[in-house]
This record gives sequence, structure tokens and C-alpha cells, in this order.
Amino acid sequence: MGVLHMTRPTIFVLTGTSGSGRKTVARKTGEKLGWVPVRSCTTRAPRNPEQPDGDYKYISREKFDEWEQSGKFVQTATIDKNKYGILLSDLEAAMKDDRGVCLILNRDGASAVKERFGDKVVRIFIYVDKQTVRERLESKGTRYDVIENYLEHYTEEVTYRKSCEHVFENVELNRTIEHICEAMKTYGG
Ligand SMILES: Nc1ncnc2c1ncn2[C@@H]1O[C@H](COP(=O)(O)OP(=O)(O)OP(=O)(O)O)[C@@H](O)[C@H]1O
Ligand SMILES: Nc1nc2c(ncn2[C@@H]2O[C@H](COP(=O)(O)O)[C@@H](O)[C@H]2O)c(=O)[nH]1
Repeated sequence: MGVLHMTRPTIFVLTGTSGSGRKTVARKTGEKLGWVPVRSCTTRAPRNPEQPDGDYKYISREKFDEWEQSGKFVQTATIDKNKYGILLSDLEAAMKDDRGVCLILNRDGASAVKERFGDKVVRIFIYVDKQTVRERLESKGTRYDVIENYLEHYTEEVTYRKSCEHVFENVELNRTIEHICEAMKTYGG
């Protein structure tokens, strides 16, 4: 499939149950549709400090608080004492390009972005059943306490699907991506 060029910027928010494959789906779908990824800032330490992943911009708590107080974030969240937020400047820079932009947020972040940007925002809810979350994260080498924490929040997270514009169960990765690409044709091409 060719890269979709949007007639106006559209913000695609990947949300859903933790460990359902949102980052993987976002990356692969984004490559196909030409989405510009916008990473969140976080004060959470990288899970592998020797090899921090590229999913976030890891910043200090002092820097986060300073930026938050001066209104630099589109939205922020506190999850397990860690702060997360998307910088408005990062979002605006990504939206200058004539392509869709992609954010990965929990439900509060998805709702906040929807409220702020309205029709520009398309929320894509990704989920799998609890047992699959456990199996996938175990095989990825995720720490036991992180997996347990994800599973504890599963029920409250999964109910948010009803508020989202699109809902996909991520069973077979390539099929999930195919289905999302098909559904996203509504928004440009
Ligand atoms: N459809 C799929 N089938 C099998 N494995 C998958 C599928 N989708 C993603 N995975 C794998 O599941 C694991 C979790 O995926 P990923 O890190 O993308 O999830 P996430 O929802 O972004 O997680 P987190 O909540 O930690 O941010 C990864 O090892 C990924 O390769
Ligand atoms: N509301 C926001 N939620 C965010 C943001 N960046 C990431 N997230 C979500 O936080 C949880 C925890 O992530 P983890 O990587 O530490 O396990 C997960 O649901 C992310 O999608 C953000 O800027 N705002």
C-alpha cells in the first residue's frame, strides 16, 4: 500500500489495553500509512537502562515539572508516580508535515487529546485477552511486577473501547495492520 497523504492533519491515537501490542501496531501501521510518530516524554526510568528503547524521551522530574508549569505539554498523566506527556512543540512540528501523526496514550490522554483537537483525532483501540497479554509480555521478557500491574488495570482499560472511533483485537499482527489500513482509508488517500 502506498503512503497516504492527508488533506488535513489528522491525529491517530493508539490506545487500548497495556501489553496488547499498541507500540508494535503503531509502528508497523505508521510505516504503511506514512504516519509521523510523536513520542511522549516520561520521567519513568528506561526498563533496560543499559539499552533504553526509543519509545519515549526520557527526562528528569525537574525538567518535566518545569515544562509542565510553563504549559509546554498538550496533556500529562501521572501513572505509578511517573509523569508522561506529549510536548505541544513536538505535536505541532509533526503536524506541519502533510501526513497523519501518531500518538500512543492511555485512555485519559486519548480523551484529553480528543477534547482538545476534536474531529482531527481518531482513536484506535487495540486489545487482546488477559491471558494473551501475559504470554506476550512474558515472552518479551517484561518484569513480573510490570505484567501484574498491567493485568490489574485490564478491566478498567478495556471499557474505554466504547468511546473510541475504531476497535481492533490484535490476534494476528499482519491482519490487524491490514484491517486498520483498510479502516483508515476513510480519512484520506
Ligand atoms: N499480534 C501479535 N501477535 C503476537 N505478538 C505480538 C502481536 N502484537 C504485538 N506482539 C508482541 O507483544 C509484545 C507487546 O507488544 P508492544 O510492546 O507493542 O505492546 P504495548 O501495548 O505497546 O505494550 P505496553 O503497554 O508495554 O506499552 C511484543 O513482544 C510484541 O512483539
Ligand atoms: N496520558 C498519557 N499516557 C501515556 C503517555 N505516554 C505513554 N502513555 C501511556 O502510559 C502507560 C504506561 O506506559 P509504560 O510504557 O510506562 O508502561 C501506557 O498506557 C502508555 O500508553 C502520555 O504522554 N500521556
